Amino acid sequence: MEVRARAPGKIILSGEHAVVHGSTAVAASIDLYTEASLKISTDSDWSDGLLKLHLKDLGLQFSWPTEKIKEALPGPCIPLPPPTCSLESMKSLAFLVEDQNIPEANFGLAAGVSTFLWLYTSVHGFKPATAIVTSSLPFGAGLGSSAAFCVAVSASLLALSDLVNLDQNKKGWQPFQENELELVNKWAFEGEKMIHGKPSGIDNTVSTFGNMIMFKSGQLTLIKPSMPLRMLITNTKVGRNTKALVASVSERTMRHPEAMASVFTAVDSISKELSTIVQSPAPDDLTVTENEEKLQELMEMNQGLLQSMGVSHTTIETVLRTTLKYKLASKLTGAGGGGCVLTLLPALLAGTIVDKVITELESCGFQCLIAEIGGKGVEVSFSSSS
Ligand SMILES: Nc1ncnc2c1ncn2[C@@H]1O[C@H](COP(=O)(O)OP(=O)(O)OP(=O)(O)O)[C@@H](O)[C@H]1O
Ligand SMILES: C[C@@](O)(CCO)CC(=O)[O-]
Ligand SMILES: [Mg+2]
Repeated sequence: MEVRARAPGKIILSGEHAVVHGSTAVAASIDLYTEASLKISTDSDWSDGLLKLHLKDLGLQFSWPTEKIKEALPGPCIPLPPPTCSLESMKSLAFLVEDQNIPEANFGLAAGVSTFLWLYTSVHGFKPATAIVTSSLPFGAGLGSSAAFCVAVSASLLALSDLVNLDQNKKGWQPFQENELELVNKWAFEGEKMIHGKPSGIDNTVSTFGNMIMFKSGQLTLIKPSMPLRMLITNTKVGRNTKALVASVSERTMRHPEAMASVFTAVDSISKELSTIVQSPAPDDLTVTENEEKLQELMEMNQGLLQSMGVSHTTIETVLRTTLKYKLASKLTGAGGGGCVLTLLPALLAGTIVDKVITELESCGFQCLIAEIGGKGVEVSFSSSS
């Protein structure tokens, strides 16, 4: 039996970083996915005794003799809740990954590869298997590539375990049940911890459950927008690392606890107001426009606070200035420091203006896309393998 699991990326409409410190944040899934397919060997005669990971878009293949992994790691941990990877196991994983000679240009991948090994062995022990991962999300750009990877991998592992009850004969994509989604989310969170250091859990939660959510201290509330929300996403293509940016905000918080507490409180208010506006009735164009103007102002305020946390970047400022020329408000999304910027595109904005903004942004070397937001969360699809 072979399973495929796909998990969406996300945008954060408000509250990144502050959410790590207990503030409310609002996020939505986007229609860009990471897909993990998994085939576990059941026939020991046929098996080559290897655990293989193929990162197809990058053209990278890794493999480990399962006997070697067995010597290094503790193995299956099916009991709930999922275990956190110990420091000792982290070190063993680093050795197993180092052996694979990841090209220097893809060095950040080591964290993702370690995470795969940890999640796989925690659920399935030392059985030989092949996993193939593909993604349409840019890596390390603020669109939740790490969370989508952790959710897709966790979902594929759990789908082939006794812990969930899916219909393996059903054709096409199928969702998990609510309690199973919670389990996928918990495993994915353990993975995110290995990549992010101290994640809030918002990225894996929105990738697992999809839709638009309000998130605070590990708790999610579903949001049902009552107005159209169109966002232009601009990728500055400046690479950055969420773990380092989250750590830098924590260091600033230690240096200026009171000032930063005020910043986080202000972000909390912005996220709450944003979620109220998005859900308030908008029966006509005039109300939609009024609500959009309020959202634009809140985005600008949130961006100002993100600047004060130290996570903006000159390229982000260029996007802000460029979109402002067209009276459009923008803010960074995700961890910042480069990566992606969101620009609200009002419902009545002429297509010609959108085209002009995109042309101008792309002439700066940025990449633009308009994603569908608030779609489905993680899903799986079974096929009988030959
Ligand atoms: N498809 C993938 N295969 C393997 N590793 C991946 C994959 N996608 C993401 N990763 C891991 O996640 C890391 C990027 O995660 P990071 O949290 O820094 O950025 P992001 O998740 O794209 O942005 P943000 O956290 O701001 O939303 C990569 O360096 C890699 O270790
Ligand atoms: C920067 C951050 O707030 C969002 C990254 O998408 C980190 C997190 O919440 O885990
Ligand atoms: Mg991430």
